Amino acid sequence: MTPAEIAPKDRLIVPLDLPSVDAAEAMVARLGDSVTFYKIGYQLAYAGGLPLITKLAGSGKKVFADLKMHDIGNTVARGTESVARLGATFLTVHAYPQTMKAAVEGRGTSGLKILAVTVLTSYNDDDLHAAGYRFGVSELVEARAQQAQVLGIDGLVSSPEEVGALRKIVGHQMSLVTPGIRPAGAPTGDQKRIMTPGRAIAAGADYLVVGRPILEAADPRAAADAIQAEIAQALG
Ligand SMILES: O=c1ccn([C@@H]2O[C@H](COP(=O)(O)O)[C@@H](O)[C@H]2O)c(=O)[nH]1
Repeated sequence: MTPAEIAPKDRLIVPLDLPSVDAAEAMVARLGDSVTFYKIGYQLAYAGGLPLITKLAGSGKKVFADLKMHDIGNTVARGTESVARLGATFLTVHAYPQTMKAAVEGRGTSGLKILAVTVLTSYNDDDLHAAGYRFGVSELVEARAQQAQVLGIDGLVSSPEEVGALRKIVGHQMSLVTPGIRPAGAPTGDQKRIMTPGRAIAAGADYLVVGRPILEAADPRAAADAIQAEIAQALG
């Protein structure tokens, strides 16, 4: 699917960052048809949430398995094979060459799309230097995007701040998925590289991941609807 073919409503991905499957299912019911795409990450996956991938996919929702794999190649490849059987649309791995190569091998012809996490949106240049990297964020994101493209990765996770530069590198062959989204005035929390939904779409992001501004809202459905409206407006 080319970016232009993605329906505006399917561009919002809501992470089910909740403590139990019951809480996640209650949130999905509350959001109703406002949200078509969900993400399952560490909190819910480690609380028995992996079968929910299959259940949500069976009910017509798309599901992003945000498991951020990083291990020796054989383990990543075999783990990816297992995730492919769950029915997820996307799976994340960290953007290390061995890891990306193994995930591409593991997904085989399953249809599972592999996204490489370039640099976490909670990191800035100082955080990278503290972790021992000699590159700043933009250099490292761009270098990893080039490696991901060569290795046959399907998409990239980055902050919306890097989307313009990434499009120039990868064109429209790869999906650009951006967490670090905050509606104007929303608390940033631990995110350091952020943008509003409208600006992220205008910058060229294909998918926006928006968690706490929806999950912690007094009315999550109204919060999701407002973000959907901002996305639609930015798409024109
Ligand atoms: O670089 C990354 C990669 C993944 N995430 C995930 O996205 C959501 C963001 O949640 P918010 O509540 O909107 O901050 C969360 O599940 C992260 O694990 C990311 O934020 N940055």
